Amino acid sequence: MDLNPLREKIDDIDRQLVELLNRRLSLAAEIGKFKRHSGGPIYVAEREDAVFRKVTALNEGPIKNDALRAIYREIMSAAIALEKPLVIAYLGPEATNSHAAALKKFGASVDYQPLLTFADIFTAVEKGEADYGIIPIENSTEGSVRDALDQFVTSDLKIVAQLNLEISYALISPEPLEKITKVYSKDQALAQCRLWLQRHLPHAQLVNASSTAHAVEIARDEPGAAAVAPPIAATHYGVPMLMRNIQDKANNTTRFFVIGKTPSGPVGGGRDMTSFLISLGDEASRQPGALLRMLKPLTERGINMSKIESRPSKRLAWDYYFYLDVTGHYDDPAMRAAVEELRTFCPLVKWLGSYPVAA
Ligand SMILES: O=C(O)C(=O)C[C@]1(C(=O)O)C=C[C@@H](O)C=C1
Repeated sequence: MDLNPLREKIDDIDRQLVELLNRRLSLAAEIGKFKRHSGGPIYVAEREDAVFRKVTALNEGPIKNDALRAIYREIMSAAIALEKPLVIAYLGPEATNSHAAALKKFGASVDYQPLLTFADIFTAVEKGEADYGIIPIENSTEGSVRDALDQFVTSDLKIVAQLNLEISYALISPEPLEKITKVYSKDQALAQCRLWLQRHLPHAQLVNASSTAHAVEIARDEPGAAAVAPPIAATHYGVPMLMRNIQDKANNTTRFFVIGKTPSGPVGGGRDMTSFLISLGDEASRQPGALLRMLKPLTERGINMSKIESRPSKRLAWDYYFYLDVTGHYDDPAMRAAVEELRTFCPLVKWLGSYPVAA
């Protein structure tokens, strides 16, 4: 079969695509000019959510919605880069799950800055050294990331978006499986792949490394060594993946927040979520029914709670604050009324942000 006629048609479509992409990006550049003038946020979670929903609703195939979303992620990433070179801070080193989450949310055209602690990420965004930060907040098997939640007590940054990342591990090595005598990784990652390693590498020595990324560097350089690390680390360090998805539990997912200075607007249609920090005060929280009293203003107005976590206030012994995720946007009249009522008896009702539910 002569492929040339088909390839000529593809060439013609590519010409049109490039032209259309540049037309789309020129419009984004104009939006960027306006935003720089008005001080509006460059990344707009609710608009991106609307774009993703619009293009997947238009899609009649054969392209899969996941592929279309990935393409649009990169188109909007390129648009953002034209508007302003954004810096996204995440918990490093490079090529960790947090790095993968940051790339999934912001695409390849923005700049990334790996930092050492959650506090460093909050400080970088507060000082304007980074535009946004990516923070892991809870894992489907391990529960809440408490150090991350605690940062919201003292910070005035807002949660502007969220995303879910399926956590998967690969066996990474330039050597074939039968040559591997040592497997390096962080102990948590080794623990999450324990059964697979027992079955496939029963005689290999398991060695703790400072990070999954560092384990890949060792595997690259040391004969007989392999690493357990996220697939992004194999790509980043150019070391082959011998096997993907070696974690013992399927559906191991981590939820991340995007934090920034400017709150996100509503997307509507029941697709908004809101987070609060609420304190009942040390006296009131010891009264029977205190928690029920706190939830009543919300439940009475049909606002559902999807997460509650109590954390010590660190001011007084046995004094707690509650971290809450609820449905709806802070600007919804029902939410405003609930907050007003809560403020009549709670010494602290801190709005942490409203954001579209994860796609
Ligand atoms: O609509 C905007 O505010 C834009 O900046 C354009 C655009 C896009 O490419 O569609 C780019 C970045 C934003 O996060 C949202 C949308």
